[in-house]
Amino acid sequence: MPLKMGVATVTMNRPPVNSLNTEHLETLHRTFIRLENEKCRGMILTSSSPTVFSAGLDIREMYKPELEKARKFWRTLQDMWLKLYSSPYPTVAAINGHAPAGGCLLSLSCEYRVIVPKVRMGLNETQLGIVAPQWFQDCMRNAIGEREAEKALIAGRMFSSEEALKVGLVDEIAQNKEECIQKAEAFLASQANLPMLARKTVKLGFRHQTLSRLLTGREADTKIFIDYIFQPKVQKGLEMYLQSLSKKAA
Ligand SMILES: CCCC/C=C\CC(=O)SCCNC(=O)CCNC(=O)[C@H](O)C(C)(C)COP(=O)(O)OP(=O)(O)OC[C@H]1O[C@@H](n2cnc3c(N)ncnc32)[C@H](O)[C@@H]1OP(=O)(O)O
Repeated sequence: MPLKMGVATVTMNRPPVNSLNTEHLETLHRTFIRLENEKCRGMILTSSSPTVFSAGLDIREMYKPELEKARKFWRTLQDMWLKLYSSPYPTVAAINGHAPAGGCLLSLSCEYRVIVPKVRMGLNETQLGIVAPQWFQDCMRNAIGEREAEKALIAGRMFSSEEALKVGLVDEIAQNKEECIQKAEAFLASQANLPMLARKTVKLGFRHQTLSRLLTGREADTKIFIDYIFQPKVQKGLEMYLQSLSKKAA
């Protein structure tokens, strides 16, 4: 995590697809805490993979899990997201590859999004037979508005880079990762002279409702997750999805 002029570039590096397991989520959570403590001036979130930003939650954490491990996984996801979404410093996602589901959530939790061409992003949970939690849905709604979010979430739509720009899911398209980072840096530079306290207060004001909804309902949210994934038909769906991903690789 190099800090250049107070700006940190956080590069996710969990091959092959940066899927988010408990350990990876803990690492991200710790990183965001550290950046806050070190009074970081801005953060760029990106990936070391040439084709994938993040494949979302690690499906293996949800497939035939032990109860306590599944609870821990979900609480860690909540912790990580609460830190990122409420970060006092400006944040940009340099989306240098595909960003389905939890990968899309990570980018939606940043303030500004730049994407490379020919990749897909979106909350595709419906297509997997699972339901994007309310706070995932809120993040999408906050980015693209009620009507577009409802359509996208019901369909589990994955947007192309161009479609994402058109609907406001991302702010810019860059030609490649290098330009993505340059554009991310330009956004952070545009924020650098704003009074930090005022900036942070306005950001948190806009995000307050979405954050409070999870903060006041964390246990209920965890219970919904646990009750849902332990259903046999959901487990069957995850099994088939994992098999389809593995078959593709074979
Ligand atoms: C109530 C529940 C709420 C849950 C809320 C959120 C849910 C999620 O975030 S669920 C995760 C949803 N993610 C996806 O649907 C993405 C699935 N992956 C893909 O579409 C592709 O892998 C991707 C486009 C990201 C990359 O494509 P490729 O570069 O062609 O890679 P492969 O598909 O060959 O995958 C390589 C390798 O990684 C495994 N993999 C991929 N995604 C995941 C994942 N999300 N979790 C765990 N493992 C994943 C894939 O099976 C391959 O493994 P091997 O066969 O062992 O090599």
